[in-house]
Amino acid sequence: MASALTNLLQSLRIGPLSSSNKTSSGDVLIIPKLDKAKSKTELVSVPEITLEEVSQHDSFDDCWIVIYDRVYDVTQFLREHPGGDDVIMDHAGRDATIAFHGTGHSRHAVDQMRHYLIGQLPAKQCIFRSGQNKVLSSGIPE
Ligand code: HEM
Repeated sequence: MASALTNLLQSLRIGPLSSSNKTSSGDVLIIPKLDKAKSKTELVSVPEITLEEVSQHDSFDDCWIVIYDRVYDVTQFLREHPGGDDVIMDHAGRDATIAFHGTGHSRHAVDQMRHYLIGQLPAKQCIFRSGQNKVLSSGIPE
């Protein structure tokens, strides 16, 4: 069964999974990610990360935020964020979805987020997507 899964993932060009890709239940989340060089969407696997774990990364030198149920490590990016580092630091270690959405970010900004993606909330903590990663309302990035 494990080798069948590995074969499937390799055929999707996701590659072998390390233990850090697996949730405590052994599941792996596979979500679309934009390949800028090829300008197309491809599938990548990311681990589940809980809100509790995100909350441990709330400093200028170690800053994670949650947007639309996905977890982003913006430690490097916040120094170059066009809107300034302070607005991101206001949400360090927490959900920043409402602030991000309220700012009215461009399509370019939404595409840029994918570079900082490190994980996804477990299904029971998701409020914008179902457990199968299906968006629950319009306007949420793929
Ligand atoms: C990974 C997360 C984020 C990325 C990639 C990102 C990217 C960008 C980009 C590219 C811009 C330039 C304008 C645009 O293209 O829309 C921008 C502006 C801005 N962003 Fe973000 N942003 C992120 C998170 C946030 C968060 C959490 C906030 C919280 C309030 C925020 C607030 C702003 C503000 C206030 C501006 C300035 C808007 C203006 O001057 O018109 N951003 N961001």
